[in-house]
Amino acid sequence: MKTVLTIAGSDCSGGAGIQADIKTITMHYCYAMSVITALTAQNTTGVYGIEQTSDEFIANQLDCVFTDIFPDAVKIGMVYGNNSAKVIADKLSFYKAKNIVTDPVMVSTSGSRLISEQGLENLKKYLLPISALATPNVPEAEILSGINIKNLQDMQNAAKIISDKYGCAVLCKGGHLEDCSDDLLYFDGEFYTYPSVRIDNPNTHGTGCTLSSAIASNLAKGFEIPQAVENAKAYVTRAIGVKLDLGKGRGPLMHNYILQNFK
Ligand SMILES: Nc1ncnc2c1ncn2[C@@H]1O[C@H](COP(=O)(O)OP(=O)(O)O)[C@@H](O)[C@H]1O
Ligand SMILES: Cc1ncc(COP(=O)(O)O)c(N)n1
Repeated sequence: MKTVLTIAGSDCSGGAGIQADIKTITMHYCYAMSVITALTAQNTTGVYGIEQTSDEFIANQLDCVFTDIFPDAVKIGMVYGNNSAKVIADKLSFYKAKNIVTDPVMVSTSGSRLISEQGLENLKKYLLPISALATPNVPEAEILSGINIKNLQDMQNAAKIISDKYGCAVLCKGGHLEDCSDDLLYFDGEFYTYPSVRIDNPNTHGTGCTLSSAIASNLAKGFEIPQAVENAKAYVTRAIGVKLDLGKGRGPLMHNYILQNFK
């Protein structure tokens, strides 16, 4: 059994964060573990509260996981506290964690900030350099690279800038582009594109969380980054394509789509 750890925030409505990650990892037949960095009170319409986990308690959770069931891959999502990124990076380095995928979560689909300025500085300084792969969406890639992104050429430039700055592979996700949802990977000096038509579905709460956990699950299974991204992209595309419609706002994905005919 391959094991995957998600280090992220809890979404009580089940669409994003820890809950999306555990569903995704489980659907990949991997064993899911979770270190919770913050509790959020949110649903498909917005984020209504955030309670940060103390740095000591994040460290305590990481010790419990790593001293008992060593994860084959680690996904990092929402890191809310000012110094949480440093605490996490120190522990991951100490335990020599492998296959670290960081989704630099900054703002929710519903528009709330999920990281502080100081938290973002620490994410850049401590977490990206120890990651195998970072998975920014277009607005996040603009912030990390300092350039505007309108098309695939801009995504290539941004991915290379981010990779050169932080020393990790970079997948720039295209969910925020206008007419397609192509993703762009820069890995080991080469560009890979993952084309996809834009699915007409407003319910995309948790797409980024799902994609990064699916990549981590594929890395845990032994796939190299380009193939892990291809498999994960196929997973998220199908999960969006089912067009589940839950909640009053931007709804979540359906993970158990292979079971959809079983009512
Ligand atoms: N409407 C859509 N149709 C097809 N793929 C989509 C759509 N929206 C998002 N995706 C895909 O979902 C994944 C997550 O991307 P994105 O939504 O940009 O991330 P985030 O959730 O971090 O903002 C990417 O693979 C992206 O291409
Ligand atoms: C706990 C948590 N983590 C991540 C996201 C981002 O997901 P999305 O961009 O789909 O809102 C979120 N809303 N909540």
